[in-house]
Amino acid sequence: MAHDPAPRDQLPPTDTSSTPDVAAPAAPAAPAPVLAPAAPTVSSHGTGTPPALSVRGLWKRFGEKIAVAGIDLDVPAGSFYGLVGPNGAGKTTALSMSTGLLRPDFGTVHVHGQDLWADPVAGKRMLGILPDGVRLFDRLTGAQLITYAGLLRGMDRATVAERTTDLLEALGLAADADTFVVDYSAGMTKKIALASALIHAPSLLVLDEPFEAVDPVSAANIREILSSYVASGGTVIVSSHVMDLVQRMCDHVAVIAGGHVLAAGTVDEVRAGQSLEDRFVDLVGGRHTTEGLSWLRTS
Ligand SMILES: Nc1ncnc2c1ncn2[C@@H]1O[C@H](COP(=O)(O)OP(=O)(O)OP(=O)(O)O)[C@@H](O)[C@H]1O
Repeated sequence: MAHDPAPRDQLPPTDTSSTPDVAAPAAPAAPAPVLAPAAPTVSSHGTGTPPALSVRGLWKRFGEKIAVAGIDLDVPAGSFYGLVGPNGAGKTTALSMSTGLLRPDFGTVHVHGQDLWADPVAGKRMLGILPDGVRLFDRLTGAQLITYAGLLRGMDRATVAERTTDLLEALGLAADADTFVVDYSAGMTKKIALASALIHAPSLLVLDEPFEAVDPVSAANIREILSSYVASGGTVIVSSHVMDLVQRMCDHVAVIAGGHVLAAGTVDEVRAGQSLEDRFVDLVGGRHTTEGLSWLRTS
């Protein structure tokens, strides 16, 4: 069970006890204009801003395998939230259920206070999603694919054209705008999928391993885009295996293993004075020696 404290900018002025030392991602000098998130369509119920994402009792079983075993999680609005866990922990399954892609066996999902599974269309309007192993319409060019995503979201053509140009530029894909996506490299494919998730400026971005296969310069560009996005009021959830990246980039983190949340809160709360990587290994365990692979030695 994990209930996050209010994000720093929502804490009462007298309460600095859970204020993390980690600096909020700095807004770049000139934030990309396309990336200001739209205001959520669901308002507060009068008791303060609801979390951008709130899940309760989320559960999913595949045959004998319990992939997600009753996860509770609150992602504060305006936070940059990292989701970490070992392979097979249940991150993708949890994110898929949290974004309307996979129906939970049990549990509820609220996006900015809106019950996602009760009204998926309303909930999904507020979401931008980069799913794991996404299948794209790869016989479209990069520019066509982003345009398609924008039109599918009901945006007008002029705005879609403007934002498509901005996104291709920001993600370093302008020179390949007219290349078919099927001919893109893995990293380029990831970036064009990210652009398609950003085009409608959602208030909540959920990105499953957005940096996988992406080169360092592109990764830095993406980090800057996402930080700027959070600075202007959006909420970002990223899953990643790169602890150092999560520690530097995110202000909140949840550690998931075996379908359970082992720890969640601000990055400083979770890492408790250690590096996030050391804390992760402490929480998750599972370090193996290589003694059993003695046959692998060549001499
Ligand atoms: N469609 C499916 N059918 C059967 N089992 C599944 C299915 N999807 C996931 N699983 C199982 O559920 C568990 C959690 O998988 P999931 O993909 O959510 O983990 P993950 O934390 O995202 O892992 P990774 O970091 O390796 O991507 C794994 O044991 C996986 O084999």
